[in-house]
Amino acid sequence: MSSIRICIPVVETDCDAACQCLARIHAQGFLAELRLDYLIQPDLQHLLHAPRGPVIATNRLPNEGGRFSGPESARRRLLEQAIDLGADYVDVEFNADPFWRNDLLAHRGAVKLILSWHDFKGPSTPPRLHEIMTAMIDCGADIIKLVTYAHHPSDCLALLGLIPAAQQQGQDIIAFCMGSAGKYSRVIAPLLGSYLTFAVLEAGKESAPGQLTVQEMTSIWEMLT
Ligand SMILES: O=C1C[C@@](O)(C(=O)O)C[C@@H](O)[C@@H]1O
Repeated sequence: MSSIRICIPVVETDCDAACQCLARIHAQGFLAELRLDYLIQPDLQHLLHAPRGPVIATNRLPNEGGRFSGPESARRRLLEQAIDLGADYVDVEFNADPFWRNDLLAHRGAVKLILSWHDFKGPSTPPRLHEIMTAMIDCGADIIKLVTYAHHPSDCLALLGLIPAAQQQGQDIIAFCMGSAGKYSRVIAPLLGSYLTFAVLEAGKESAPGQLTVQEMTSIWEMLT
């Protein structure tokens, strides 16, 4: 259980509050996802200064659950700046412009690139999910992430099945479902080998539907292991 990575999204709109949140997350040994799209005036120099714990920089568009409303060039610039400032991971959507995505991949240096795909309508059929996963693996990212909305607990099975399938191909993967019916998949995914799972320090700070608190998550793991 101790090897499970828990990532906590930072959904503050103000940089000082986000810095305090990062400090709380890192003090407890978790990974932080800095949601740049929530920040009204993102100051990356301030947010990513050392020393700090591991950070994923994410700048999500509304069509994949984010809040970024500026021009695409500004969205990309922030992610490029996050790479330059030594973010540990950068999250880029599979649906982003492939030329830019490949350029980021080529210039990411030691930063790990997470290629992500979300379906908020969900569920997607197993063949469709495998097709997307294969195309994502072909992109050469360090980690791929597929997340869909579950309307029924059985919708999670196809997503969870992607975890061993990707691992057999030597690909690190994050996969689970959103929504109430997907909650259990967030607990099970890391037990199956998902690179990480998302949880919140306290209720009300969720970045997606169905996220559990760390306390809820760990108490279930304690019962299971
Ligand atoms: O991609 C993801 C997964 C997520 O949507 C979730 O459902 O936990 C939460 C987002 O903050 C993160 O970028």
